[in-house]
Amino acid sequence: MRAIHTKSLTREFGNITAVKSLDLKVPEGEIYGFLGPNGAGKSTTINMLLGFTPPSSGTGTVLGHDIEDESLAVRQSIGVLPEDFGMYERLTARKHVQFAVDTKGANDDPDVLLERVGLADAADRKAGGFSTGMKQRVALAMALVGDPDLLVLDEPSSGLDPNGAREMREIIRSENERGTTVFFSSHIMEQVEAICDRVGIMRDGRLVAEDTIDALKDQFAADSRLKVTVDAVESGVVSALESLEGVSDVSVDGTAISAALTDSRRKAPVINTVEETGAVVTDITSEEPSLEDLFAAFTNDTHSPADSAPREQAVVTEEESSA
Ligand SMILES: Nc1ncnc2c1ncn2[C@@H]1O[C@H](COP(=O)(O)OP(=O)(O)OP(=O)(O)O)[C@@H](O)[C@H]1O
Repeated sequence: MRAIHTKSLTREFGNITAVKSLDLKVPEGEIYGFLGPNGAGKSTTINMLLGFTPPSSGTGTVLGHDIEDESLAVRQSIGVLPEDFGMYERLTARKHVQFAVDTKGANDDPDVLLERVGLADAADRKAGGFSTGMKQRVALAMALVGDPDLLVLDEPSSGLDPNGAREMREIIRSENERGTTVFFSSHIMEQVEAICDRVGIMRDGRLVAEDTIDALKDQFAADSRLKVTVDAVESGVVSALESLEGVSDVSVDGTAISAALTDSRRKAPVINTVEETGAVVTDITSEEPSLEDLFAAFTNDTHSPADSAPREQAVVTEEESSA
């Protein structure tokens, strides 16, 4: 069974289409990162999955329950960490979790859940004095009530410092190892790369890419940079390189010549052109696009992965070139 399955899920607000014909398939046991810039439609999708916002058209199931006809069953069988969770400043961490236990009609021991999120020592402390990371862990303990098979986390790392984000990742990973499917929305790519099996990237209400991060990197070959180090830079090399198709932004720093390439097939012509100037190539390195570049490529108008050719093997790898 799929934990989440939507077919042509669509939501319009007046003349704005927040989510357009979304087909989402999240298998059980997966950690799925739901990505996209502000306004891409992530929250609207989550609200439809939880039954808070009715779809304009299309269908969906969560853990086998229809999101429209069985939304109560959906909410009872999953754990949700909302983006904006309110804390009662005067209530202790334990009281917060107990409240969630009572609301859900479950019989969990709050102390066990607080232990699972690393807050056992703070069980008796009032939430008013908690850091953002601690508050988020209380909210996560509340989401874990009833031992849900699916956790839906809306921006679980917003407002966390790197340590807090790492702790949150470790908790998410250990919950996944217990068998829980995790669906989390984020615009922090590093967070996603560190723990997700697969990601879906939303843009303007559409799912524009869906795969493992490695596969997405393979799809997107634009703007990798090649650095060619030579014994001495000959004059005219910059203009010679810039006249090549798919090569731009050529710069020289000492004996290193660097160029942006639209795809890795441009590497050989660049190296040949440099050698034709009479220079002796002593080293070649290539820089792959960062995760942020990847995100921008799928969500900006200026880049489009569809325009890029598939990535090929590097002409010379770093190891080879330094051997
Ligand atoms: N209740 C609403 N009424 C009108 N428009 C809405 C409503 N909710 C969302 N929208 C619009 O739908 C689009 C998608 O918004 P949504 O909040 O789902 O995006 P998001 O990806 O979650 O963004 P963020 O990362 O900022 O939370 C936006 O253009 C937003 O303005």
